[in-house]
Amino acid sequence: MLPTTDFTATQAYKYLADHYINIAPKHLKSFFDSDAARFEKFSQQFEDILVDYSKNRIDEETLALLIQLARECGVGEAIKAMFAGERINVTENRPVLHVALRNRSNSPILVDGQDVMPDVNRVLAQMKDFSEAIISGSWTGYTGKAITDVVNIGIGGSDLGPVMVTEALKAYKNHLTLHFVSNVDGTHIAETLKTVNPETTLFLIASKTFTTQETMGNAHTARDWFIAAGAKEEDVAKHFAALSTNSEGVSKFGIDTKNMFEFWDWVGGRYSLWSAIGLSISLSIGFDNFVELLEGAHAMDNHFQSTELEENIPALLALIGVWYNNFFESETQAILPYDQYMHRFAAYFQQGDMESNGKYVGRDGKPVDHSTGPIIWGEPGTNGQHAFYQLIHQGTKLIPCDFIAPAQSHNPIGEHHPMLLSNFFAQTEALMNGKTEEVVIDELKKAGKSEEEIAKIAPFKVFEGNRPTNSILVKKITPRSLGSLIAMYEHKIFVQGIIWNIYSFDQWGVELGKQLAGKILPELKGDEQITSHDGSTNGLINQYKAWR
Ligand SMILES: O=P(O)(O)OC[C@H]1O[C@@H](O)[C@@H](O)[C@@H](O)[C@@H]1O
Repeated sequence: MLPTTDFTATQAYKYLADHYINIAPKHLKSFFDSDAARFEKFSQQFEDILVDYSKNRIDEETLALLIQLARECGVGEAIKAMFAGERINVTENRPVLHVALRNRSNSPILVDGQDVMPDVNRVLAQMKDFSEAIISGSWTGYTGKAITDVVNIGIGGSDLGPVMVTEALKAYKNHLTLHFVSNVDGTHIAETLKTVNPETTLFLIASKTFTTQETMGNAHTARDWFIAAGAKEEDVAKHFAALSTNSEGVSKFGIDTKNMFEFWDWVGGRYSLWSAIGLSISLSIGFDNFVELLEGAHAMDNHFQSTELEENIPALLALIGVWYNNFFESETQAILPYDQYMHRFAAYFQQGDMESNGKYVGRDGKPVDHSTGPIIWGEPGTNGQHAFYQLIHQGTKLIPCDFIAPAQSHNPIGEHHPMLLSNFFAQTEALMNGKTEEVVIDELKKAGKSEEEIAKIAPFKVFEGNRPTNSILVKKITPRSLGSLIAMYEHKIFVQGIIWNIYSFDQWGVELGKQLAGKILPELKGDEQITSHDGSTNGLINQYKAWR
C-alpha cells in the first residue's frame, strides 16, 4: 500500500527549505560559470531522447536533498506497488495498470491472483485483426465499399490521447481519414457528419464507462444519422464499434459485443491510449506502429522501475517540478513542443497532470498543507513565442518550461528545421542568461541613440533571466520515441502525486458539475420560471429560456 507521509514534515523538506534560502538569490548563469561539467552532470540520455535539466536553479545538493525527499516519501515502494498491481487507486479500490497494457515482456502481472496479460494480449490480437481488415479494405460497409473515414466519439481520456498521438504521428498515417468528436455541442458532430459518407464511415464509440453524457449523446446522433441515410439496423454492426469496459451498456446501445474492444477498470481514462481506446491510433498508423508506441512506453517503464532515483528521468523531472512548485511557489508549468505535429501534447497533459494531481485532500483524508499539481499549459513553438513568451521572459511569475524538439524533421524542407531549432536553442539560452543593462546600453549606443534616449528606453530592454527550463531533445518523433515520452510524463505525474501525498488516479472533482447538469437539464424543458437555485443561476437559466 502507499505510504501517507506528510511531505512537509519530512527531514528532507526542512533541509530543502533552508537550502532554498541559499539557492534563491543565485543566478542560473553562475552555476554554469562555476562548473564546466554541469551539462554532463545534469543531463540523462534514454535511447534517442536527451533530457537536459542543467538549466534549472539547482545544484548537486539540491538534487541530493530532493532524492532524499523522494526516499522519505516512499517513492521506490510506491513504484513497486503500482507495477505489482496493488490497489493503489484506493478511493476507487482499483489497481493502476496502464503499464500492463504495454508490458511487452509479457511477464505475469497479477490482480487478485489472476494474470492480466492473457486478456491484454487477446484484445491486442483483436485490434490487430480489425485494423488490418479496415486498412486493407477487406472489411466493407453496408453497400460493399471499403471504409475511408473513422470517427472516434469520446471525451476526456477517450479522446485526448488518440487525438494527440494520431496528430503527433501524422507522418506515419495511411489513407484513412480520422475524425474526433468530443464536445456535446451539436456543432462538433454536425460539422463532422457533413464531411463523411455513411457508406464508408466507421464510428468508434470510445467510453470507459459507456455512460458519459457527451459521448452517448454524440453516439446516438451518429447512429440516427446513419439510419436516416438509408442504412438498416443490421448494418450498424458494420459501421459501429465500441471501446469500453461496460459490455452491458454497449449491447444496450445496440452494438454487437463482437464489435466491442474491451479494457478493464484498472485502466484510468487519462492513461487509456495504450488500451482499446487506442484503436483509432492503430487504424491511423497501422497496428505495427501502435505496437512500436507500446514498446517505447514499455522501455520507459523498465527505466522507471529499475533505475536508481539519481538517474531516473521521470523521477528527476518530478523532483525538479516539486522544487519549483513547493519552494519557489510557482503555480504553473509550460510544455512547449517545437514540433507542429505535437500541437496537442500540452492539451493532452493538461488532463494527464491536472486531473491526476489537482487534489487538496491528502491520502490520510485530510486537507494538505502544501501546494499540489501545477496548472499545465502550452502551445507549439514558435507560435507561442509570438503570443505568450513575453510573460515568460519579463513577467513577474516564475514559469518553469519544458522545451521539446526533434533533431530530425519529418518534413525537412529547405532551412525550416534549422530555423525552428535555432529558436528552440535560443529561447532556453535567453531565458537563462537574460540581457544585462550593460549589454542593452552598449547595443543602444552602437545604434546611435543619445544618452537621454538610452536612459529612457534601457530599463524596458533588460531581461533579468534566471528562468528555468528543461530541454528534451529527441532524435526523431517516431512511434517508439513518442511512446517513451508519454510514459516519461505519466511517471513524472505519478512521482509528484506520491510526494504530495495525494491520490493521483481518481477524479472525483469532475463529478459535481456532472451531477448538477443532470439536475438542470430537465428544468430547461418547460417555460416556467426557475427558482430552485441561487439568484445568479436562476437568473441565467431564466434569461436563457427567454432568449432561446
Ligand atoms: O471514457 P468515459 O467513461 O466516457 O470517460 C471520459 C472522461 O470522463 C471525465 O468525466 C473524466 O472522468 C475522465 O477521466 C474521463 O476520461
